[in-house]
Order: sequence, then C-alpha cells, then structure tokens
Amino acid sequence: MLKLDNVSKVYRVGAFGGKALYAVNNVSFEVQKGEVVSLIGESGSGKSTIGKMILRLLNVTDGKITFNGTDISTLEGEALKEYYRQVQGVFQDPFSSYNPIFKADRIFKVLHEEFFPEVPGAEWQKRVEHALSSVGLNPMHVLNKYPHQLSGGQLQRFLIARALLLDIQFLVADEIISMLDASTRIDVLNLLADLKSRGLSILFITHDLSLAYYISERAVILYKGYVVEQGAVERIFHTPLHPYTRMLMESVPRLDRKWEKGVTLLERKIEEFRNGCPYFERCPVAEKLCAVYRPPLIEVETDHAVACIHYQSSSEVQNPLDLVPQSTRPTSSM
Ligand SMILES: Nc1ncnc2c1ncn2[C@@H]1O[C@H](COP(=O)(O)OP(=O)(O)OP(=O)(O)O)[C@@H](O)[C@H]1O
Repeated sequence: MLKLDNVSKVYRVGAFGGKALYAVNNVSFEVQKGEVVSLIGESGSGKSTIGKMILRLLNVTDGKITFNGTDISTLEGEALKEYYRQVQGVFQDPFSSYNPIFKADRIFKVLHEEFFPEVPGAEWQKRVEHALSSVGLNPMHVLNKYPHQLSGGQLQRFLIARALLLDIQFLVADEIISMLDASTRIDVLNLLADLKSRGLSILFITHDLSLAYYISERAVILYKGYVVEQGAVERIFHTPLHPYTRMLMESVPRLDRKWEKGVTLLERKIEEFRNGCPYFERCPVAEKLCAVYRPPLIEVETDHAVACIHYQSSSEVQNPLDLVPQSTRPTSSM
C-alpha cells in the first residue's frame, strides 16, 4: 500500500543554509493494508520528518514514496486532493490543530466545503454524528463547543473522526497519545486497534517501545535518521538485536523490577568518528571499525533486520581503512 524506497531528507542549516543535515537517511519500509507499523526513535531521530513527507507537507530530497504504486511526488490538483481523501495525519498536540476563537467542530464544516460540497447539510450532519460516535464520543456532548471546553483526548478523537469522514485508508498517527492521560491513552489505543481491524493502515509514530508492542505488527527503529533495526514487533521486543534497541528496552519501566539502569552514555571521542555507524558515540559494544564503517541492514532471521557489524560475518564487512579485519558475533552478555 504505502512504500518508502531509499528515502532521504536533507535540511539546509547553518549560516545561509551552508550545511546539510540528513534528518532521514536512506530509509526503506512498507506498510500493507490493515497493518500498523510503528516508527520508533528518540527525539530528533527523523520520525516526524518521515510522517510529513508521507503527508506531502515536506518534499523528499532523495528516494521515492509510493501509495498503491503511484509516486506521491507526481500528484497534483485533483489527484493530490484524492490522495488526501485516502491519507491523513493526526499529530501530537491536539490543541495546535484548532483555532481557539472558533468552535472545535469547525474542522467538520471546512471538510464539508472543501471535499463534499455536493452533500446536503442535514446529510453531512448525520455523517459527522456517526463519525463522532464511532470514535466513542457522544455528539450531544461535544458539538458546539470551543477547544478549551474539550479535553485533549476528545480533541484528538475529533481529529480521528475528521479523518474517518474522508474514508481514509492510511493514517499517520504522530505521537498522538503522548499528551493524553493514562486512561484516555488506552481508549485512543483501542480505537486505533478497532480502526485497524476495519482495514485501516496506520503509521504509528512513537518514542515508546511498549506502546508500539501493544498496537503494531511491525516496527522500524530509527536513530539519527537511519534505520538500525526493523521487522516483526514480537521479534524486536523479545529479541532486540541492535545495541540502541536494547537500550530502548532497558528504558521501558517495568512494574516487576526496580528501575536501575538508564541511558548508557559513553565517553567516546567524536574525533574518532568518520562516517561510521550512527550509534558509534553511544554504543557500549562498539569496535574501532565502527567509527569508519557504516553497517547495512542485514536480515538475520525472517522479518527481522539489523544494521550492526556484530551481526555481519567478517567476510561481508568492507573495512574502508583496513583497520580491524575481524569482528565477532556478540555473546549473550552484550
Ligand atoms: N525545518 C527544519 N530545518 C532544519 N532542521 C530540521 C527541521 N525540522 C527538523 N529538523 C531537524 O531534523 C531532525 C529530525 O527532526 P524530526 O522532527 O523529524 O525528529 P523526531 O524524531 O520527530 O523528533 P520529536 O520526537 O522530538 O518530534 C532533527 O535533528 C531536527 O532538529
């Protein structure tokens, strides 16, 4: 359904845009119909940039995004409008999507005028009420109110209802539950699960591995714009391979044990680093070679790929400076 092929995004930064910042680097993955794929990574790893490129809010610098086989960068006019009927996004801060001087349900009026001007008002009202009910809201309680009179969870559901009115096939859900309280979180998560069971595909953007495990079938782990691990969420959750994914797993608080270990920060000299593994600075098991060698994603078992030198056989490793010829597979203590 939706496919990213070697997608990169470069921002021009610094004085007069003289420096290139690779926010997303050569990322490839696919989301099938009715599938939820989680895009996981810490702040600044490029998650939102990917979401915005899918929603055509940002152009792709390199590579291609296709939706049902069509390169989305070629869409214009009616074809682009049709794309937005099928692909929509909901973002982290629900309040920022509303203008506080207008009632919250204005988003439905705008949608009516823009996409469905031929539908009579009474019929549209019925559709709005139906969409609100299907996201668990009582139309009587939430219509005709200003944004400040509704909770974050209700506003978030409004946005999902808006997407449903378009009869979308693909939803980009960018950190949509991070601002909600625990009970509302679970409601919105269950709503997403329900939408999935009705055939909707979702790209679920999060920094929280446990949320991803709850909702998705597949996961893509991003670090500094690179995919470091991807595959079936069960495999990643139960057998995380990349040292970064392991660190994320250690950061998940668990009720059955005291939280002792946090983020591993190592004192590794950055001067040593020359276009090597993006995780080199922080990796507890990095070798000298990792400073200069960037490992490709290698499938180590069905539906589980990792980009780490420790999972490549030494013959596959192209040592750019002929520094260290051997690398060994990690032991269970890694
Ligand atoms: N318009 C921009 N111009 C320059 N750099 C940008 C721009 N937008 C994002 N970046 C940079 O691109 C990188 C990726 O940003 P992005 O917002 O995609 O990360 P993220 O993983 O979604 O983070 P968060 O979880 O904090 O939203 C960051 O280093 C960010 O500073």
